[in-house]
Amino acid sequence: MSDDDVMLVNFATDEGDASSNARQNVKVVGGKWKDRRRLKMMVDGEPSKRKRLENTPEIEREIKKVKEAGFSSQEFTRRPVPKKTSNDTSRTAASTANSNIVSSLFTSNREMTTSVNTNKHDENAQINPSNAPLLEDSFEAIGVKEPLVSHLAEKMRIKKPTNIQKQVISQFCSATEKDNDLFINAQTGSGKTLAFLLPILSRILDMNVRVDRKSGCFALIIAPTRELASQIYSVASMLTNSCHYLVPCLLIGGERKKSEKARLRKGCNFIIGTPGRILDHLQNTKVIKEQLGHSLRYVVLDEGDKLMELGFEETITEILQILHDVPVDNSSFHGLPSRIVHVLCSATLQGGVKKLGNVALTNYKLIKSGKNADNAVSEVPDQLLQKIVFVSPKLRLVTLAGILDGISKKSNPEETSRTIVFLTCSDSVDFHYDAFSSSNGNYRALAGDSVRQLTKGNTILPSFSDDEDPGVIFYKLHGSLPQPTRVATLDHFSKNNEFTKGKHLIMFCTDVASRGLDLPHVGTVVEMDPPFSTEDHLHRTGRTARAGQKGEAILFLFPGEEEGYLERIKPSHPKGWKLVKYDEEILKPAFDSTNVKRNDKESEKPLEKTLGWDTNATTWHLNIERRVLEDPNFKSLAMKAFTSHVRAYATHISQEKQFFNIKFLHLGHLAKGFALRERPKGIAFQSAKSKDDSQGRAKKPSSESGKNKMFRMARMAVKESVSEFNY
Ligand SMILES: Nc1ncnc2c1ncn2[C@@H]1O[C@H](COP(=O)(O)OP(=O)(O)OP(=O)(O)O)[C@@H](O)[C@H]1O
Repeated sequence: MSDDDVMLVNFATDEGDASSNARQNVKVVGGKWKDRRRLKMMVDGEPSKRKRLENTPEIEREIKKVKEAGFSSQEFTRRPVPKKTSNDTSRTAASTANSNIVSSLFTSNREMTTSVNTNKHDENAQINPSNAPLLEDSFEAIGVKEPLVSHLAEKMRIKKPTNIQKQVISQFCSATEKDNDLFINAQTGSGKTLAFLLPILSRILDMNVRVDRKSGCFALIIAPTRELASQIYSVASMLTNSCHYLVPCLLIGGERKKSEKARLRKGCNFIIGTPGRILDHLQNTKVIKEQLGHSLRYVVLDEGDKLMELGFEETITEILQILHDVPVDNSSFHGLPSRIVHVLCSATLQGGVKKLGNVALTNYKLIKSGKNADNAVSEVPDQLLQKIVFVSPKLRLVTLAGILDGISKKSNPEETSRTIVFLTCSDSVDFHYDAFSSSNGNYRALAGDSVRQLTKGNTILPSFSDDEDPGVIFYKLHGSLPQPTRVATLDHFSKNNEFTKGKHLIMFCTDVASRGLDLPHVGTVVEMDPPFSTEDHLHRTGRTARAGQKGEAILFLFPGEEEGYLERIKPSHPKGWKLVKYDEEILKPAFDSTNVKRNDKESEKPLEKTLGWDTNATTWHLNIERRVLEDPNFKSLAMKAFTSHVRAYATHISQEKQFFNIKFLHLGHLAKGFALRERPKGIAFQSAKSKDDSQGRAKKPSSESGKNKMFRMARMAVKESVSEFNY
């Protein structure tokens, strides 16, 4: 085993006297046999023949804390100082200086280097929301027709246009001889959906021709995810409730094609869908071409940059080719444009969008809103409070627990609080969802087991008490879930009703929920894993602080190279950010006031005094680690989550490899962040091995080089992340 083998003391706690039993149950894994033997002797209390390694005062303090928490076997180990290799950048002076305690939560972590906040958020500044409705304007004044105006006000409680709506609708509503293509570039949550739907509907209603679903499809709207397409479809359905003779239709993957064909045959005036399914129908459902032939006048590409980034470019080009092959029939619908008008929507104006502009837009008009001081669109709403937490890999899980605990303490019986936790892959979503929702089994599965309400006796978060329902519901959402489960989960999370009122709804999800999704009043977005690109970061944080509402976003970054990412996102945060100390501002408030109960037999012994927050945090983490040791299903979730996380980490875009690079990661510490104690290599091998075992195939040791293996893992992760947006 190589030098970076982490030698661990896996202790199983048992009845009776913890110390002697713990000693008997101590199992030393990893490392070199000599070290294992020496450590075993140490733990068994036999004096080593060799010169005993002296414990530094810090180690003595750590040992005392772990003993205080009732763990008599030593929580951490010592190992020989790793041979310094030339390119060994993953260890800092701290880890070598502390004679290498490697499995304790609070030691051997890399120190953060950012002490000065170069982009400090001014907490006293009076900030007006930059994506709020404009009080001095009205939809009527900018050209929206009845019955839409009263429908917006009475049924959707939308009375005043936002900036981008004012600009687009006034430009788009009036029939002009030259209907330009349009590129709508505005902040997240600024109302881009209505900005393109309202003028199209107004132009249709304004025609002096009576239309109905048989009149044909006037607008084709394409979105990168099923959830976003479904959301646009529901907004279009709400709007057409004011004019029932107009009908929208939804074409997305995961739904039955047969029922979609039937709906198309009946006729619809708006087709909303995902690229793959739309192209499939264009190529195989004859009726859709007839539908589009003489009536199509608008093609809208929502979240245009994502459509380019996920390799949809080819599909989009094929769709446009088919549409452009059908000549526009100008003999009817004179009130509509005489050509197909292309509209591109995005909060981020990046290369991908420009590329799409070349593919889809010709001499387009760019309409921006939310300009900041130097007239650039600040993609992030001004009222969004961005927080940054530098937290070591080992401390990820317990720090997230501290954040969620802080949120769950803010109880307002009249309000429903919503939090979204973004992770990079579906396996990691499954693991974190299970780690937080199914502790000691006290939960009630609500929708296809991707929604779990915690019940009395669930004490996963330190502020929970044994004698009342925690008032928290956990959700998970990712592209690998069956479509009905995805729909049911999102529906449950979005609903404001008696059941969710006064509760804290916390959703673990992948980037499938980062784009365009308009979920009501999300108060906090936590980016536990860094985004794959700056645009993704902006869209993730854009799930909160929408339409003038307040909101906060918390970004986890590892100390070290990842700190450099701040310079990269600084231009997107002209209002600055707040650096949050994970220990003093997150863990201490969460773990200081009550002792964390252990989830093993030991817990029957009440502790006399309140232990320190770091000891309680250690106990909390050991509880999760013990579940991994004792529950094979949970261990499998943790192992798959870790392996997929490492694969996904390897796929950061090349411009960001200087911050997010696998060679800077301490994989042993990262494994601890997934409550795993076995060394990462072992895990990767083991998960592959267990997979082969399950398929009865003996896996030949691969001669694949480390570099090729990493590239292979990265390719797998990219494939998986694209499948997230399976369309
Ligand atoms: N004029 C308005 N007044 C009040 N609320 C509005 C208005 N326009 C839109 N909204 C609401 O604002 C929220 C965000 O709208 P929408 O999803 O269209 O934003 P967006 O710009 O598309 O965001 P993203 O960039 O994330 O896709 C929705 O809940 C919508 O109902």
